[in-house]
Amino acid sequence: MTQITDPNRIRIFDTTLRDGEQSPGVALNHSQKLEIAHQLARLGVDVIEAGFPIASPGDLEGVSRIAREVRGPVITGLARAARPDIEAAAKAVEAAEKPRIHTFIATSPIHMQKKLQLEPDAVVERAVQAVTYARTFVDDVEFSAEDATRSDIPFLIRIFRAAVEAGATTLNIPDTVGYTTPEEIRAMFSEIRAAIPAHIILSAHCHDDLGMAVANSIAAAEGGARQIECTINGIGERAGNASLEELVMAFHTRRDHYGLETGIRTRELYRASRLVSRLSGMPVQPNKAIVGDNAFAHESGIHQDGVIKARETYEIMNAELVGREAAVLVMGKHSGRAAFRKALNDLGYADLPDDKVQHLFTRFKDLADRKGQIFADDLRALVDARTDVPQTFTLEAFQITSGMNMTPVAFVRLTTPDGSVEATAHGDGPVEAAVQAINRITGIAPTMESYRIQAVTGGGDALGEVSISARHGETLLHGSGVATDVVESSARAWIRIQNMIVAGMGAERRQGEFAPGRI
Ligand SMILES: CC(=O)SCCNC(=O)CCNC(=O)[C@H](O)C(C)(C)COP(=O)(O)OP(=O)(O)OC[C@H]1O[C@@H](n2cnc3c(N)ncnc32)[C@H](O)[C@@H]1OP(=O)(O)O
Ligand SMILES: CC(C)C(=O)C(=O)O
Ligand SMILES: [Mn+2]
Repeated sequence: MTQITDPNRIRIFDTTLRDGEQSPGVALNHSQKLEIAHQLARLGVDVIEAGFPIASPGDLEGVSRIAREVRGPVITGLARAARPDIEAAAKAVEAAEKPRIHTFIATSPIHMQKKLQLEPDAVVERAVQAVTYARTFVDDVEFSAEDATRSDIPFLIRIFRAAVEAGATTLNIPDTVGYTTPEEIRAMFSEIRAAIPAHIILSAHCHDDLGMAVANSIAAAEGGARQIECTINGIGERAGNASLEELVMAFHTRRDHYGLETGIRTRELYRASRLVSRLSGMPVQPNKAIVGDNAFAHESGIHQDGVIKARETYEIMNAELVGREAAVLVMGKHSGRAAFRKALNDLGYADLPDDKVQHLFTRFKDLADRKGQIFADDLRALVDARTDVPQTFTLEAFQITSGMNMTPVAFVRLTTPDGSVEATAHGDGPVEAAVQAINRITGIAPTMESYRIQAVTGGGDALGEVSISARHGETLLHGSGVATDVVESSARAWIRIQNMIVAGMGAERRQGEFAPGRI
């Protein structure tokens, strides 16, 4: 049973598999739930709410498997204040190392009158019966007053005291509809904390309807909550629940301020986030704190310069601390010279003289204006590019035949020093077929190392830019081509590479890999 031993320890109650699964459109099967539960155990959560066993036989079995197979955290299942629900929850968690039953009933006037259609006295009686019955199965019983933040505090204190007398060990005060504010919930917890025996853990369960779930949960902790209910990536009913990773990192990063700690192994956070996103099918927004793609990326020159000089200028946490790779400098039109120089160094161009870098930087800004994000291949192409590539071969015409269940065939005609030459070749795809046909004409067959395609303009007639890196012996070459037809863009990029080879151009192979600005 969870008990207060360290007064500054916040227990993390993860409800990704119960409230999180209530996200519209999310349904996890048993093995997916089990995989997530194992990751939650690695993460070090204190409690896993594994499901709502009465909801379906499948949910009961899902909770049972987790109870049987996952060791470490308390395993709980949700139950309404009703005997069949409690029996299902008891059955589901019976094999757990540390089983808990979580039972609830609504306490706000609107829920009691309109939904339950019960008088307050009857609600208290149901709560007492539920907790008493749950205690016949397990020693650890959590009682929640649904819609607590729209309930009368004296009534909450009354039902909570009754629940404690019936055997509840944790009392949860949910902000079911995401309505409260930090000031309000802090005061509410303080008042209830003072009215409830000190050994009983108070829990907060906040929803994000007004975007305040994390702030409200932290305020609840300031008011005395020592368990917080939350989900990975903040998924959950409607706008979701408080996000576990945000809460944990707020307590960790600002431990100077809050003086509270969790038992979470923060380096497992990113892995948990990716897993839940993949299995739930709910993408994480790029600017999401802690786990979003951009959470540790810097694009603007002033920030990049600061971070290169001293990471702490613009970072309050290390990416590694949450299990991510080191922060990245994203190259784009807002980048400055410091980041540009660093990206070139990382790619193996440390020996370029300052005046050359300055010249390249001007061209980089032009390119960034047109393309947005600039990748390693673009930078390589920028450095290695020659505008004076002799046009030994030029594209005259091409035709592709491709379709489902047939091998793509390319016909290509090039102008060469010997006049027009044609060739036909097949390949695994239309681009490969075109490349093979070009190779036949030129008699040169470099190895393609990377191929990237990007829309340069929008709309149905968007120009597609293809950038290709290829190796010819020890020489690395970069070619790009632009056309509305991506096979044509590819053919143009490939012919440019061929022309560079004929002219003896290209860079000696460099070491640096694609990680511009990893710091
Ligand atoms: C705030 C929360 O997140 S609460 C959890 C919400 N999660 C879910 O509801 C997911 C799983 N739910 C389900 O699968 C189903 O709703 C079930 C199995 C629980 C119930 O299904 P049904 O028996 O068909 O009932 P239905 O869902 O239509 O209505 C809910 C009933 O529970 C009652 N009820 C709601 N909360 C409680 C409670 N805490 N204790 C007792 N009864 C409750 C309602 O008043 C209603 O009763 P009524 O049918 O007598 O009017
Ligand atoms: C069942 C309870 C804890 C709940 O999810 C809520 O009130 O939001
Ligand atoms: Mn909830």
